[in-house]
Amino acid sequence: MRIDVITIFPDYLAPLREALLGKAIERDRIAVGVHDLRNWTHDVHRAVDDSPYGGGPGMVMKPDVWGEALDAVCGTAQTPVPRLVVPTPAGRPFDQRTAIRWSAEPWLVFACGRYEGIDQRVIDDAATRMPVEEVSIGDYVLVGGEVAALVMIEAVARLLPGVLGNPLSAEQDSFSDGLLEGPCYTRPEVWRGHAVPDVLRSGNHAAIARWRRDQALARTYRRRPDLLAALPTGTLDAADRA
Ligand SMILES: COc1ccc2nc(C(=O)O)sc2c1
Repeated sequence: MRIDVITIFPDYLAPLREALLGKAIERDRIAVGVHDLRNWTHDVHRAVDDSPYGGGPGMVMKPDVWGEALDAVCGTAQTPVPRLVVPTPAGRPFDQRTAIRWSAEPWLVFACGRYEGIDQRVIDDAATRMPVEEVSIGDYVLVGGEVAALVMIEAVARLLPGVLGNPLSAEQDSFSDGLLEGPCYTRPEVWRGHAVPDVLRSGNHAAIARWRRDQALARTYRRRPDLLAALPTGTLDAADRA
């Protein structure tokens, strides 16, 4: 997979080069390009924003600068065509299903806005040439799209072959089966008077699997009943309901 990010704060994306993601990039599992939007300005002030039509607070990012940047990064007529992701508080919610869907894409381009956002004509124009998704990572508002892009890139990249040390991790983590993950424990057996649940030290793999499933169901019921309601029919078996 190739991932490109366009931003006025390239250093915000430095964490992509760290840890597992950084190793995946070094091993060419993922190709990452970070591009400074100001490279496509032509004025002495390298302006990327201007006052909003219709008035109101803040500034809007200029269509001409973004248009040139997207033409340069995404190409104007070439295959493969990237999927353009625009982080915005007004976007559809990003979730694990979206991460899984995007992990099958050959090329993602993230357009990170700042200020009040990017002139809508940039998104509308791009949509004539490539798939575009306006996406939010949650019901809160950040200062720009960079942190949202980091979140989404990590959620997608960890699903790619060779990125996680143990591929089973991605299959067994929260949301992979529609439920929240249950609690996890490691040595020592007793820590500050808190003991590891006996079943996890029993060696009885069936009992351990049952306990973990019950913990995941209970945690999901308490913290995210909406996820339980959204489970496909038949997901919960008789043992789950007991
Ligand atoms: C102007 O660019 C922004 C501003 C806030 C913001 N908040 C997001 C979110 O997903 O919460 S994405 C995003 C992009």
